[in-house]
Amino acid sequence: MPSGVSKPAPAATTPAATGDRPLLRLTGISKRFGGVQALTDVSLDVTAGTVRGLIGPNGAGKTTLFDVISGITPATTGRVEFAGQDVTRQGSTGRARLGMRRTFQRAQVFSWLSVEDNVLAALEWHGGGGGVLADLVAWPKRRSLEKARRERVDEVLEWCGLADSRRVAAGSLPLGLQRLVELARAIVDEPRLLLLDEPTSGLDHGESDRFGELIQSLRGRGAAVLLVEHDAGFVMRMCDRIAVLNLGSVLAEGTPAEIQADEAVRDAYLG
Ligand SMILES: Nc1ncnc2c1ncn2[C@@H]1O[C@H](COP(=O)(O)OP(=O)(O)OP(=O)(O)O)[C@@H](O)[C@H]1O
Repeated sequence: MPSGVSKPAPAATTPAATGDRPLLRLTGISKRFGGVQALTDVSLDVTAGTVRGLIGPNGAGKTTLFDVISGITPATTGRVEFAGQDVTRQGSTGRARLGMRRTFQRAQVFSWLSVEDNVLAALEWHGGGGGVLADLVAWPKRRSLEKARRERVDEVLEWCGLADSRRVAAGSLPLGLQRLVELARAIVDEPRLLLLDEPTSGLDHGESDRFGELIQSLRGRGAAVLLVEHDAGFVMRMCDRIAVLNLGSVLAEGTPAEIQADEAVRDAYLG
């Protein structure tokens, strides 16, 4: 058991409940790049407190769907609802403000900043603003806010097993730890939905296991996780439900056992 992982997840705010409605709902998403039809009529729900896998062969449309969900690229047609709102026309910043976070196939950290400052910067993105005058007026409040932020960063670093690396430049860390820094940045303000793009690629077994424990812990706290992953074993272990994309369409959807037993999936993907 890696250090920190068995501890209770640090508390900030509990992700808001969305009643019976799924946290994320995609309806009839299609995406065309010139002559390439990358996605065709994809509909998918993701519920709070669950881990949903998204698998499929190379070129199936997984990254494009992540881009559409996170607001990096607009869908050609279809609707994206998140946290009870229609966000189809919102960009990635608006969706992030509603509690959506994403990690990338190539871990994205500020390589020249320390691990601690990487996580602090992610937290400050949500607070602050208003310029020098606002800072002066709100100075006493800001000092206590700053203290609370530091404490929160400490908790998350501990929880991710990064406390010993806190003063190290993030870019000098091995890939497995950089992925944890990226995860710490994504979870520091308790996102409602975490989109993880191939989080275990390049990690060894121990690092993958650690990542898996963190994912399950987030799920236990009510966050939803959408996971694109080529490691089929990891997906089967992690996910409550799995959607299989093939040639831009949903080929199958179900529990890991149902997906494993599905002949069309075996033919198209699992081999
Ligand atoms: N910006 C783009 N312009 C043109 N075609 C694109 C663009 N982005 C993706 N595509 C095409 O859309 C299809 C889906 O690609 P996508 O990267 O989403 O698949 P993927 O399932 O993530 O693949 P991989 O597992 O290899 O990452 C592919 O045919 C790809 O070539």
